[in-house]
Amino acid sequence: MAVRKVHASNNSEPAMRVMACLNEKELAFQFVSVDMKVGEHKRQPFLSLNPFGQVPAFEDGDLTLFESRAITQYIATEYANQGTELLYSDSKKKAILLVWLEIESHQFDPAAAKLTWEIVLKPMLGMGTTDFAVVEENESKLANVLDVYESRLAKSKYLAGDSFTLADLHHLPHIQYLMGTRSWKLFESRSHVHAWAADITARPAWSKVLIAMKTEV
Ligand SMILES: N[C@@H](CCC(=O)N[C@@H](CS)C(=O)NCC(=O)O)C(=O)O
Repeated sequence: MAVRKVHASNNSEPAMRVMACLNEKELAFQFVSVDMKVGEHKRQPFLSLNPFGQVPAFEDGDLTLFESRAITQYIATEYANQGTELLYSDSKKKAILLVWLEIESHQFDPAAAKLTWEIVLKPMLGMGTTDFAVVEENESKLANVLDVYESRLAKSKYLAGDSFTLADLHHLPHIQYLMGTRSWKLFESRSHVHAWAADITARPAWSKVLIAMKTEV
């Protein structure tokens, strides 16, 4: 049996994305801790897994990958016949799914990642205090993105269609980090976005990630 490994540090949003996907596919894996505080990600042997020195890196037998969204696409394709179906095979449905994967990556993530960093991770990791000018700028950007999501989710249970797919899954880490912060008002004030966020964060595969992250500290 192939040995799957996720090399990452605790609290890494992209690593959480990969682990959520593995759990949805009911695939066992080993979490290999990379201590970013001492710069393990910027030296060998980690650089042989990702020459850009960023976590996560992923191994599945003799295959090594990095970039969380490429990893989830590989997992969802390679293990298409087990666990949750996370992709569509119909070409038109798949095209819509690809659009929403791009939207997450290019519209949602830039603002949500900055908010997660400023409000949660920066103070938590002792890297400084929250810059509220950055928070306000990115809350405004995220509000515009979530207006589009609200219209979409009024017509469609999930972003790409009637079922949960990778397009929804990719949002989980930042939604989780922003829950309960001042930026959560952006989600709460949009009823369809709020219901969708509650639905996808309640998935057992996601709860399993949160439990694992607590024990990997
Ligand atoms: N696009 C990458 C982003 C990976 C990333 O930014 N990882 C952060 C940790 S959450 C990192 O390794 N930062 C260290 C650095 O960029 O030097 C992915 O989705 O995997």
